[in-house]
Amino acid sequence: MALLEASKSWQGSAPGSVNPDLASERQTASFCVERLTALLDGGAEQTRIRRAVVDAIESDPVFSRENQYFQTQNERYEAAVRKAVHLQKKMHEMGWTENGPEYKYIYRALSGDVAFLLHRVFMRSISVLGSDKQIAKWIPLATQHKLIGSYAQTELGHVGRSATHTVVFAQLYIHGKCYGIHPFIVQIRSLQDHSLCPGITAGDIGPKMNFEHIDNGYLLLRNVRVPRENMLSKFCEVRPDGTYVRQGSQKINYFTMTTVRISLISDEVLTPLMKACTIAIRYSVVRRQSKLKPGEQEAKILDYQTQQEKLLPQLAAAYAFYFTNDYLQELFNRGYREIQRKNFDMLPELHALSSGFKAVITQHCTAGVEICLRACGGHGYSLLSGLPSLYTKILASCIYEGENTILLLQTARFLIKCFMAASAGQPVPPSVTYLAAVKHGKCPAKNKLDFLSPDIYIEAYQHVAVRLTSNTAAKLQDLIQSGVKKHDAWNQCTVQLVQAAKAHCHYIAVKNFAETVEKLETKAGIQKIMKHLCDLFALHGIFSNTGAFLHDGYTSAAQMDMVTASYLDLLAVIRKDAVPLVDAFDFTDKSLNSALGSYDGHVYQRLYEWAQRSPTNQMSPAYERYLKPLLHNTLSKL
Ligand SMILES: CCCCCCCCCCCCCCCC(=O)SCCNC(=O)CCNC(=O)[C@H](O)C(C)(C)COP(=O)(O)OP(=O)(O)OC[C@H]1O[C@@H](n2cnc3c(N)ncnc32)[C@H](O)[C@@H]1OP(=O)(O)O
Ligand SMILES: Cc1cc2nc3c(=O)[nH]c(=O)nc-3n(C[C@H](O)[C@H](O)[C@H](O)COP(=O)(O)OP(=O)(O)OC[C@H]3O[C@@H](n4cnc5c(N)ncnc54)[C@H](O)[C@@H]3O)c2cc1C
Repeated sequence: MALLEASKSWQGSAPGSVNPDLASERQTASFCVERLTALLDGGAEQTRIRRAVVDAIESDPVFSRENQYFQTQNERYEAAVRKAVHLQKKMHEMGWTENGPEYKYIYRALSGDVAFLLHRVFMRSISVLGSDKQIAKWIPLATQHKLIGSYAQTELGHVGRSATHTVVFAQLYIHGKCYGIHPFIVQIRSLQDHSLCPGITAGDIGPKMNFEHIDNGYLLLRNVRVPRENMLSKFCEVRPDGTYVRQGSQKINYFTMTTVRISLISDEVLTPLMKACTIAIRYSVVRRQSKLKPGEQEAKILDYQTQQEKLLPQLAAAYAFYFTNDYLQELFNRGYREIQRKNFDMLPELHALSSGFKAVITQHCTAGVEICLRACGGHGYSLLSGLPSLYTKILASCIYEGENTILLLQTARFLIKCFMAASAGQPVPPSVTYLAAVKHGKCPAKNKLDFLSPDIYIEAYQHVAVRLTSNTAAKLQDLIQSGVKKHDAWNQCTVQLVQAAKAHCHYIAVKNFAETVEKLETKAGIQKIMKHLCDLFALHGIFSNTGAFLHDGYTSAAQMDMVTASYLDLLAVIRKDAVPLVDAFDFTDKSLNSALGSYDGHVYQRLYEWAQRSPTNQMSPAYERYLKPLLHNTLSKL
């Protein structure tokens, strides 16, 4: 069956041609794809720069990912180190600098397939927490790769086999008094011969689900002396006489995490979902299976409503979170400017939003990639589809940089505090002022079209977020008043606290998407299609969490039917633009590295050709050793 379909699909696939089933999808786009790409990039000039970077990287054979799916962990590591070293040369050759406009596109162009990712986190720690003197000393060394940095915060640090230095987060004690967690630069290996420094035990932790190109390690320090000036001291300092001096909040020492949580959303989390959507949607218009209408040819699987319901909400989420990321970046830039001026007022809000959104976006995008994988049936399970490695990689983002439950509880802690403050009439940060506006009304929607009004659905999301926060705050207070110890009471509320934190982020994501759409240009059909996606994102959230919206009668069962009707209508509308919407992400075939998702849609030809390259198609010693004797034995009996 598979072979038959393959031969069917190959007919007429001249070089450079596009599979007609995919080509036809592009002829009916309701908007200008190039304009949407430019919008996502932040302008046509940015698109030009990004494409130039991608072109320079992809045309260099050292950066090739062609054999990636056939490599062992060691081979991937070695290739990634080679790429990291070559990248330095390439940057020099191309005139790209750390502060230049090209820099932010390099990592995306490499598809993250390069060693020393934590070197960037090491550098970020020094630049946000180090004094000017420390920055002047360490950053040039790190930029030129004269040392290899890592980041050791979790108990069993993560320094592997490459790093020569690390930023260790450890408790600071002076004369027996603990001053809490502080960051220290520690040299762990000789720059001469890479041997471990005295007192250091370190190594690689072994095989993992993904990240074979990155070495993750363990680290033990025994009687290691760290010079006083190696404690990062932009905000906290130990003077030679042992006096401890701090400016502002002690929590500033956690700031690297905040910056990394926001930085990783784009490349590590959104990009995998956008790629997965591109692969699964292109494949879904090439793959024909079963008959939709009797007597007609087999239908494209994307024409099935259930397939649309798998993929299109993921596409809408990719756009929604793309705009959320812009919102977070803007908030971060503002907050960071204030912190540079030693004003820490925005820190709690920044922490709450970066933690909550890191958790919600990674959770949503990871689930989305898995849905895309499964939506491609058996071929999705093949590494050659590109989907399994996207999945195993993005899954880690739910854990690293703060496991998601922990992060949602950090957000909830902030929400409860703000709810209490708002209830007492005290001022609260802008993102939570809505908590003061507890309304007990009902959803005013009268028909399904009303649910395409952002005012209606934003208010519904707001209502749920306020209800979950206020009810949990009340439960917490009741427990404490009834004599339960504060920490026990907190633990008894954590499931609901997590729900409240998620609802808060979901509300902000929907509101931000609607506000973004409002500001978009109306020309070239962009605003219209983005409005459809925004509606779909919002209604999908209601449709899949009906209990939360029905719970206190804010939304009625009849209104839920209206939501369902509008939601399903939208699937059919967006279906028509599904391929142009993923084309606008502008991933090259090399960056997708997928036999299913290429621009030309010649799926079966690629699957067949790529399978030929697999080492599993070479004669295995297992034949000589085991199969041959077994089969020869049979032969003698026939
Ligand atoms: C850079 C460019 C490149 C990037 C792109 C590279 C790509 C690269 C690919 C990925 C590759 C993998 C990279 C993985 C790298 C790791 O995974 S590194 C390890 C990261 N580890 C974590 O994130 C740990 C998660 N846990 C937490 O964040 C916990 O909140 C903490 C910080 C451990 C504290 O926990 P705790 O003991 O409950 O808290 P405690 O000390 O009592 O403090 C709580 C107070 O601190 C506040 N607080 C906690 N955290 C913060 C914060 N961050 N800010 C402000 N306040 C805070 C709380 O709000 C609370 O305040 P109050 O309510 O008391 O006022
Ligand atoms: C690919 C990868 C790269 C990494 N790189 C680095 C690195 O470079 N440097 C570094 O320092 N670390 C790194 N880490 C470690 C990572 O940051 C931690 O794994 C992560 O912060 C979670 O901590 P943990 O593993 O101790 O999980 P745990 O804290 O043990 O969590 C296990 C479970 O317990 C639950 N749990 C724990 N505490 C609570 C609580 N208070 N309330 C409710 N539930 C709780 C969690 O929700 C989770 O379900 C990396 C991890 C991965 C996967």
